[in-house]
Amino acid sequence: MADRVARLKYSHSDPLFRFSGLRPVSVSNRESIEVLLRGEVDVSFVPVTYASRNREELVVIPEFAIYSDGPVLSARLFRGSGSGYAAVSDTSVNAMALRKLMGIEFDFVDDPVAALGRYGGVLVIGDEALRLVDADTPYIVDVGELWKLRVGHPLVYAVMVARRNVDPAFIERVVRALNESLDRFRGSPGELAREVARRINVSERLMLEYYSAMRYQVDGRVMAGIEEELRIFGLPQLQAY
Ligand SMILES: C=C(O[C@@H]1C=C(C(=O)O)C=C[C@H]1O)C(=O)O
Repeated sequence: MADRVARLKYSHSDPLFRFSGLRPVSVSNRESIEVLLRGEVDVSFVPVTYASRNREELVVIPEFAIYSDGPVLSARLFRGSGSGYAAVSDTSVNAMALRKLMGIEFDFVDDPVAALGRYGGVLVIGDEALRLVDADTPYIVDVGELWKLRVGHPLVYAVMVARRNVDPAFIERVVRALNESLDRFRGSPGELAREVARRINVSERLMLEYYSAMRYQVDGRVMAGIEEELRIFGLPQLQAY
């Protein structure tokens, strides 16, 4: 049986969960908020945008988040051969960031590779973006890199949240398990990089580079980054646990 915890299905979340001993349900960005609101899980990582829009229902656990402090690799606007811009339908944070920083609007598409033939730029996230990076697909911008350059803060993609009224002991157990997983991962990152590279079909070198770009530990600087990000997005601020 799964624990009452959800993880995002993308490989950025493997270091957090792979050695945690938890049995999370694996969900897309859009599903992550739905399973929480329906009460199917008590704790999850959810995109900052959804956490803000549903802040009355949730508390933020300021221990972990999923963010980059520079190039992220897995969120890029790839160069297409048509005109206008498209984005994959599971992005809201990266699409909002590019809307605000570049002043562009997106059509949402389900097949980004086909969209490269019709649009001038296609925003792709997650493992699909990593496969395009691995194939040296030309790109216009890396969203994490542009954000760092223009805003100067880390770009926070997802935050860890719990439903209100969840037993604090459960939250503590999950935090401990994620810390253990990260510790074990950091002891030998190559081991997980190799495993995930094989699973998603990219080079081990790219996976190692990716895992040195992704950050998880939250500190005051990251909290300040979230505040600034939500201000730029025009969304309400979060409440910490
Ligand atoms: C950087 C990434 O983070 C994801 C991208 C998000 C978005 O664009 O809305 C939200 C949360 C993360 O799962 C990625 O998957 O590439």
